[in-house]
Amino acid sequence: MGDMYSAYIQSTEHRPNFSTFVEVDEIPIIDLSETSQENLVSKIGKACEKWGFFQVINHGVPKDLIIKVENEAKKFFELSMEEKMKLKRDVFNATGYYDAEHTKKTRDWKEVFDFLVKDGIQIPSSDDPHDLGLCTQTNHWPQCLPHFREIMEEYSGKLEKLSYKLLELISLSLGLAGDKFLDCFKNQISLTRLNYYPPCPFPDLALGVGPHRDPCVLSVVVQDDTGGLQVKKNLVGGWVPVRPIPGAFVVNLGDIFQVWSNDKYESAEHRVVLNSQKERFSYPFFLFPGPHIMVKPAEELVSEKDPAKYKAYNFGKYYANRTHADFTKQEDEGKEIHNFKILD
Ligand SMILES: O=C(O)CCC(=O)C(=O)O
Ligand SMILES: [Fe+2]
Repeated sequence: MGDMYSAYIQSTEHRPNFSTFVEVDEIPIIDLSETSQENLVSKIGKACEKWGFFQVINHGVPKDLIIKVENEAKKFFELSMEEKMKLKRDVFNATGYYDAEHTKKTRDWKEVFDFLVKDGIQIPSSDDPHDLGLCTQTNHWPQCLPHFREIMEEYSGKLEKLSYKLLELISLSLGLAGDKFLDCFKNQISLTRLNYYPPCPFPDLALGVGPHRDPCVLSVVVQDDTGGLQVKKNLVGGWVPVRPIPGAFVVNLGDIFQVWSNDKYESAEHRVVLNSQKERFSYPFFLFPGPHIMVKPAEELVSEKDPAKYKAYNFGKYYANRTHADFTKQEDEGKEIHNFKILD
């Protein structure tokens, strides 16, 4: 294997082992058109407690819109590197095209394109608490694809709406008011991502995305029929595939919900394995709060018997640290929520 690939090689413990297949219950599938809200909330609560992952069907996002997103994403990633590099993401503006993301210091075998739901929002320029500087985040669009922007904006608008519905149901499942967290999203920095995983000549050594937990509130993802997304399930001792279901969205809880729930729910670890023959596309929407929000366990879930398990942290500063770490991954992994854990 030449040096040009060495950045992609996972350490032995993280290499996917294709020979072990874990036979377990399937990740729950939840029908959002179910008329009894009580049943729906109960099913979602169980899925969150057991997996932190579920799939939703009958979610109200039109199928033809998803097909348009798929077509535009394919056209985008087929553009020449020169065209894509015109939209390259940098440390100050974390939107646009990127092909060098690292998860836990190892390069992911993928290309991404990111755009914000709210164009022009400001986030802290650094994680230094004394630095009051802000940087404005602006979306970049490929000029050579005339319908791209309109389709992507429509998609992210629909996913934002679906995320609020899921937020409400998950909040109710924790015994909280359905709108408990809604105010956190006024200046949200939610992001839609297009992921392209090219076929990989050494799928047993590299990963499309290394093992990680999402730093957001929740993620809603469309995946194509290639498969590759897997969830870590310690109880069964391995990685469980999230089977592609045509037209379904995969939903997973992020770190913020883990903190809000005071560890009642877990932000599950997941990864993407590669395929030597087939490319893969996926389109996640990451629901993030505004940068001013202090993330801490919901007071309704904290008591003398069940004290807060996390110290409050400022989301904007946390996000700035993670974004910065993305560009300096070789030395710094960035903060994770366990850094705010209150140890007993
Ligand atoms: O490609 C996928 O299915 C999920 C990717 C993912 O986990 C992420 O981008 O955070
Ligand atoms: Fe993820």
